[in-house]
Amino acid sequence: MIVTIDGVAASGKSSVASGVARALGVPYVSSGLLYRAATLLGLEAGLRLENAAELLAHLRAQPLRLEALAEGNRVWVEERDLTADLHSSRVDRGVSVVAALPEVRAWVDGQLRALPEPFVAEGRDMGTAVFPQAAAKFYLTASPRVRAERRARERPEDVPAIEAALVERDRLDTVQSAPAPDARVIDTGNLTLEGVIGAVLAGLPARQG
Ligand SMILES: Nc1ncnc2c1ncn2[C@@H]1O[C@H](COP(=O)(O)OP(=O)(O)O)[C@@H](O)[C@H]1O
Ligand SMILES: Nc1ccn([C@@H]2O[C@H](COP(=O)(O)OP(=O)(O)O)[C@@H](O)[C@H]2O)c(=O)n1
Repeated sequence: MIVTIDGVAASGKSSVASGVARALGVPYVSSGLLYRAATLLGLEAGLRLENAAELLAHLRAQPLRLEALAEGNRVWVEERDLTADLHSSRVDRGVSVVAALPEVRAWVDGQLRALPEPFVAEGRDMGTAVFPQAAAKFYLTASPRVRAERRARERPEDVPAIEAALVERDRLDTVQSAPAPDARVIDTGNLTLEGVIGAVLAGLPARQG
């Protein structure tokens, strides 16, 4: 069984996916971390992020490994754990450019489709482009202010700066961020994290494999 959890930036996707996956006893995978890792490696190598050919050659030369831990995914390049560096403002600013490249999207999608079921997948297009056959699909939203206030607890920047950056990233991500027509939309604004996890679990079909 595949469960997809898509949504706008900082809507709670990874926290909810982790909670749902733990409740089901299955792994979850964060597609955004692969886009973030591609961005970080491109920035560190001094590449122009819009140059797909250069970036793909660089990514193929140092294969990434996504470790789908239930408590939080990690991304490795050989012995180096990139995870702590993936949520910087520098990566936030560059990631939408990288995610707009069809070649990079195909590179991410290939890695995700190779994963053995069952799992929970979170991102923007898990229920549309990548796993249209998923057994259950969810789409998380919340106002920009609510999302910025939540993220401000994890970042050094202030709420207005974070909110502006989130709104801009939503705009750049519009193409791949449409909810699947068969997704259940959950506004997380007035819900606790546990409340959202409960709503997703309640929306699952009768337990399959
Ligand atoms: N319903 C909620 N209520 C309160 N805080 C939440 C809720 N959902 C997520 N959070 C918090 O908001 C922040 C962003 O959530 P995260 O799971 O990283 O979102 P995303 O993966 O969509 O970027 C985290 O600090 C998380 O704990
Ligand atoms: N399935 C996905 C997941 C992420 N992304 C891109 O990757 C970026 C980072 O995704 P993320 O899920 O880690 O971001 P947050 O919502 O956690 O801030 C997004 O802003 C998109 O540009 C995407 O295009 N498609």
